[in-house]
Amino acid sequence: MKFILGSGSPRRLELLAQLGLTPDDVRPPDIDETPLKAELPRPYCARMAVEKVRAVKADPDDLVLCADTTVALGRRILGKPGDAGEAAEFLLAMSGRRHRVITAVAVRRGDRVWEKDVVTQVRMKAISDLELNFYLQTGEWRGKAGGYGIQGPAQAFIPWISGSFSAVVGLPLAETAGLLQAAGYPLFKEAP
Ligand SMILES: Cc1cn([C@H]2C[C@H](O)[C@@H](COP(=O)(O)OP(=O)(O)OP(=O)(O)O)O2)c(=O)[nH]c1=O
Repeated sequence: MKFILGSGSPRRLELLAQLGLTPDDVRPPDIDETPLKAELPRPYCARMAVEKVRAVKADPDDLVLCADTTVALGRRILGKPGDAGEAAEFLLAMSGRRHRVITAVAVRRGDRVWEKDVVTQVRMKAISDLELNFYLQTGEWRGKAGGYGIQGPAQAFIPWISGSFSAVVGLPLAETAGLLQAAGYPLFKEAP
């Protein structure tokens, strides 16, 4: 059995390392991430994680893990911004409000798929023009859902969350450990 991380996200690799896990291989999936018409954020996020895990090629006994992180503002899905202008639009839309960050994790072994999604509420303070411009210049918004990373300088804008910090960064670690065990990965085997 090989353990394959189906993700190009450096955050997910780092988060797995916190559980003492190093994948045998890293195979980023390539899927169409366009939401369906009127698709709500949580089902969208779960669908993405499952589609990713099905798209990764692996041997029948291998264990594949994929995830998707989606920022939801009401019914609106905020994906990864295409440019600084879109990142600014996202950040201003979240400024002074609560939003949700959903991370879905999917594990596959052979034809079986296990999936779990975790919703975290995040409050962002009202961001000034100075703060916004500073943040955009850091480039931290690139490649991140909603255009911010809670693990970086954006923490200055986030006074409160309710849920899982690791899920917001990209992988809910307690739920990930549970799914891996359900799929038969010996995560907590005793030392010989
Ligand atoms: C909200 C938030 C998202 N993110 C990141 C995590 C994910 O990498 C990214 C969301 O995009 P995803 O589509 O979930 O993942 P990805 O495209 O980076 O990688 P892959 O599909 O290969 O697994 O946003 C943070 O790093 N910090 C945050 O606070």
